[in-house]
Amino acid sequence: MDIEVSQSRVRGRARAPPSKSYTHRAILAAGYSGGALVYDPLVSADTKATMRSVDAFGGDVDREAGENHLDVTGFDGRPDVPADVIDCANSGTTMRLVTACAALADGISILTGDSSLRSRPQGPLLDAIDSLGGRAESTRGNGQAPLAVKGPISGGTVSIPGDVSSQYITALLMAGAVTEEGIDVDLETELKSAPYVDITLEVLDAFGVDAEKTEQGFSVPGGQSYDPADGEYHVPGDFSSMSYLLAAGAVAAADDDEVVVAGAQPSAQGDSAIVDVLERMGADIDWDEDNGYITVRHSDLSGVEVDVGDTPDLLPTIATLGAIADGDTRIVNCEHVRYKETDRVSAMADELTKMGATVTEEQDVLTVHGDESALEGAAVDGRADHRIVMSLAVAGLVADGTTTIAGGEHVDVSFPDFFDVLSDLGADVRRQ
Ligand SMILES: O=C(O)C1=C[C@@H](OP(=O)(O)O)[C@@H](O)[C@H](O)C1
Ligand SMILES: C=C(OP(=O)(O)O)C(=O)O
Repeated sequence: MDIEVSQSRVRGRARAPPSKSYTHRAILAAGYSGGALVYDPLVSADTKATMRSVDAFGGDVDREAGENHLDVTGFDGRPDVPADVIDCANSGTTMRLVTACAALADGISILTGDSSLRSRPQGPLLDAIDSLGGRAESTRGNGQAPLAVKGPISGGTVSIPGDVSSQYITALLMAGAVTEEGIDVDLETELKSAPYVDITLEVLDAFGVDAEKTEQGFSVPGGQSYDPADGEYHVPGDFSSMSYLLAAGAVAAADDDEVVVAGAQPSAQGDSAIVDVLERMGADIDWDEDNGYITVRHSDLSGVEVDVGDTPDLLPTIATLGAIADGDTRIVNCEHVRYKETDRVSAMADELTKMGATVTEEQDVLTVHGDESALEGAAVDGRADHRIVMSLAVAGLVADGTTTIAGGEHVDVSFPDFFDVLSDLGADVRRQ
């Protein structure tokens, strides 16, 4: 589906969708338990892949129409061997978390996904499972899905690089809690995307599972049970999704008006750094942390340097802000952002260039030479990547004329009603 976004002004209130990262973990943690209710879940293409996986392992995820919770029947730490291939669709989180879960089952699980997911790196996690006594293979021998994973593992110590994906560590910690011996994860290289492991530790704690940071990395004792207080878990709002709404307010709020985003309670999400990034760029932004509201008004922005080592998912948003800001925005420490649904460093460089921006791409640095007046509506490609689509839509709000984004339907991965929300804020959005 093509989406046309014309230069427009925005105003009003919007609610952030629930966090994708917390929802994945809560659904799987509920699967590892005897059963739990997950309140305010994100229901999107990616989280549905995790729901299907819990079903495949012998649990059941029930979603009653009109209810704001999922009723998860767990497999109580002992996943069945799935009766069929697990399709993780576009979701890296699902594939990594499910790979480690599959290593607990007494048999072989087969995991696959769409063409994007089948091109993303899984090798370090497969090696980790091998060294824990399981067997994990890429069917094509290239470290990518389809994957065949044979368990059961009983735990142990494993070394893994920290600079490819933090999801490997999340996966091992979540599975490790229900192994006999537990799992110690030693990091071979500096951890990127570290706040995502903090999210994992927060969710594990809420499910009554102990895990900790160690000098070498992380450790989770075995023989534990997942059991959330009162049998339920509540998912907070998603700061990565909020970043598009806040960016839209900063670059396109109507004069003397504002955009207010609700659902912004503080949590372990590294992507709440978007508030600080916008502030440093000169945005008029205020975060009422107690009530979970962020208010932003239109301001002239200036380029800044941003290290996205902890916050890879903010790169597309910051690249768009950089194209609109005055001066250079240097996005550094971004090599791991190339291993996402698409190579987002090069995707943003190419697509913003089509809109008239000037961009310099290096392996680990993206520099956007900002100039709002240079931005013109163009036909751009969302690269079948939800974050590229949403970031280009924000650029479309300020570009002269109309921007046509191919693949608008991919917002379904993390923010299914993104274009309705943007339109309700007053943006001129049309589906073709
Ligand atoms: O664990 C998670 O929920 C995620 C971790 C990050 O991936 P990496 O750890 O692969 O950088 C992030 O980019 C992804 O959107 C969600
Ligand atoms: C990279 C992302 O997710 P995943 O790794 O789960 O595909 C994302 O949501 O930007």
